Amino acid sequence: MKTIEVDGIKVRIQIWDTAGQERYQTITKQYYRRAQGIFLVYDISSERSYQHIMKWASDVDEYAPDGVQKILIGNKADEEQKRQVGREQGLQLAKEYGMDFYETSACTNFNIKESFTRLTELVLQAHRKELDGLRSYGVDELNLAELEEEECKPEGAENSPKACWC
Ligand SMILES: Nc1nc2c(ncn2[C@@H]2O[C@H](COP(=O)(O)OP(=O)(O)OP(=O)(O)O)[C@@H](O)[C@H]2O)c(=O)[nH]1
Repeated sequence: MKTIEVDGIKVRIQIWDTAGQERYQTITKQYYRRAQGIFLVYDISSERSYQHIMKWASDVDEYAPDGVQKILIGNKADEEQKRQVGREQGLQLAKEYGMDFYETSACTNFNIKESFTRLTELVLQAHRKELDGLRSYGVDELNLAELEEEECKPEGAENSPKACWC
């Protein structure tokens, strides 16, 4: 869980880092079902990881909810001397998929805050209607995960312990 402020609203986001290895794929696909925003991440020092993005993108299309927001990330931007994937290639792929694109570095923190803020903004925009409603009640803190749960509850199931079936 992390709280970031976007557009004057404190948003609590829940972050899942899915395993990249093939043998965990059955488990990781289950995480897609509740996702509202997804980073598709490759390593700029690995052409192979860039080639894999197509597979990740098709899994996301298949298993994530329709309105899920996606951003393409080329990580390890600090490893310039080992670069195998040009920034232009990242931009091109992002354009093909209609996604925003950032090169980042988890080591130096380069573009980490920016990319998380952008993805949160995109998710908020997708929830604009609910957000405007909350604003009119003066709410300045939003838990996106809870908002999603509320949306998923079948009518009359508010008090049921197992209310969310999405
Ligand atoms: N130089 C550099 N190394 C990084 C960066 N991000 C991650 N690493 C290193 O890359 C290795 C793999 O990082 P992980 O976070 O395990 O990568 P992952 O994609 O989550 O791995 P799996 O989920 O197991 O596929 C570790 O040794 C990290 O320290 C970065 O931005 N720059």
